[in-house]
Amino acid sequence: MTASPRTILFVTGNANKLKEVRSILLAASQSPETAGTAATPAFTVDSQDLDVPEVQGTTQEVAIAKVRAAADIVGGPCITEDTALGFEALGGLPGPYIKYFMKSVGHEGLNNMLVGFPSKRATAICTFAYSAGPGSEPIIFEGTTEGKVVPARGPSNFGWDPVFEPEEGNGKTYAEMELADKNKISHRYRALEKLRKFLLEQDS
Ligand SMILES: O=P(O)(O)OP(=O)(O)OP(=O)(O)OC[C@H]1O[C@@H](n2cnc3c(O)ncnc32)[C@H](O)[C@@H]1O
Ligand SMILES: [Mg+2]
Repeated sequence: MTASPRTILFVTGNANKLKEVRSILLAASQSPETAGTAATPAFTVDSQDLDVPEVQGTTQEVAIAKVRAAADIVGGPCITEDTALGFEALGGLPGPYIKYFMKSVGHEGLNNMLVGFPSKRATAICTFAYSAGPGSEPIIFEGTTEGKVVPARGPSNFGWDPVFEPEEGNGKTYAEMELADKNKISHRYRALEKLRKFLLEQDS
């Protein structure tokens, strides 16, 4: 017996995030460990692009405020996701503000910010937030991947992928990796695994 598949509403304006989330969930539902078992029904993801305010604060504060605002607008359960990139040399900044740094200074500027610092180490952080609906307490699922900032290599399809070389990437940047390989070690994969298990437990 398989539990009925469930659809989650992912409030995001980022098509690349959605693509990775769908592909990670598909891979999970096909893994020999989990496929076809009652505990792991495939669930699907719908998305909606809403203009929700993004407050300043820690990655967790930003994530909680965003999912609360999204749940208020959709009037029901939903998830949101925030991605941060923190530089060790800068005490974790730009962190949740990476989007604005990327827009303002680009790949080269991100590298230049670290000139003169011995450490180029960076942590990619993905924070999924789940809300059961308006007024309910958000739950946070975090995943991190360690790496370093390098001069851009690989296609510029997705954010800062070309300048982030994960420790487990065999010397490749995220952008140089096949999507399936990125999705095995990425910050997003690690956070989504936690969210996936939480949702499956709720279903059982
Ligand atoms: O609607 P939302 O989900 O908020 O989408 P967004 O694009 O605004 O995303 P964030 O607020 O989380 O900002 C994160 C920034 O980091 C980028 N980004 C997110 N995930 C990434 C990944 O896996 N690799 C490279 N860049 C990424 C993304 O393009 C943004 O510039
Ligand atoms: Mg955003």
